[in-house]
Amino acid sequence: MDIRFEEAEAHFEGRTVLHPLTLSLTERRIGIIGLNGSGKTTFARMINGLVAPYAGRVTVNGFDTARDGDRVRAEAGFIFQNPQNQIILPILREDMALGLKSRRLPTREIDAAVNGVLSRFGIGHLAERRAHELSGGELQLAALASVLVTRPNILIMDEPTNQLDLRNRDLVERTIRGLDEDVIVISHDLSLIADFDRVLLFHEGRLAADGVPWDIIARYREIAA
Ligand SMILES: Nc1ncnc2c1ncn2[C@@H]1O[C@H](COP(=O)(O)OP(=O)(O)OP(=O)(O)O)[C@@H](O)[C@H]1O
Repeated sequence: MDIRFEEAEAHFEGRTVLHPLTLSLTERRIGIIGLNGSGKTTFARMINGLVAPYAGRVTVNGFDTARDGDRVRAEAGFIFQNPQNQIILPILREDMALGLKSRRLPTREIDAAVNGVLSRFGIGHLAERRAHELSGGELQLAALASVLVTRPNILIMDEPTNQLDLRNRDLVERTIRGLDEDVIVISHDLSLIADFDRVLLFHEGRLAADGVPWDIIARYREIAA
């Protein structure tokens, strides 16, 4: 991945939520940690253009999030904190096909892509199920599948193991570890990001620390104490 923030900042209702930030992200697996309200989600949403910079610039693989939003969102798929809000159509297979239909792909190609992702995650048995009937872990995998079928190069996940029991948390963690795509994961589950390439710590709307997991997690514990 090649993500660049150039003096990028975010404001909500006249308040600075992310102070001007300049950094470049090129690693395969990046974790984002910090206290509630520290600006993690805002930072992640700026990466795929869901939050536009109030000032400065954000680019993703060379595309400017403020000018090439559609292209940026094709590069970087976002999996929201509440996966139930992400699945739009009742049946998982239909939901997975939705994004590809809007790209006007032929039905045969859409079916092949959907089946490919379902089998990759071993969740073919969920294809015809109603999303609102799925368990938390199944729903998280379904949301991941619905985004992955559109073939983004980068996956941004906002607290993917939030609200999951231990078994589902293990399942989702293993799935994330096995992904070929580059990942950016916001998590309060520190074990999930403990072996990542780089971790960013946000505090009060600023990047407070940036480095290898063990070091940054230790800094986070100091801040939280
Ligand atoms: N749409 C919005 N309108 C107004 N304020 C917002 C909006 N989104 C976020 N904020 C504010 O911006 C600040 C940072 O929020 P953000 O969601 O980025 O934090 P976070 O670190 O992801 O928190 P959490 O761990 O609780 O999810 C908070 O004070 C929040 O209230």
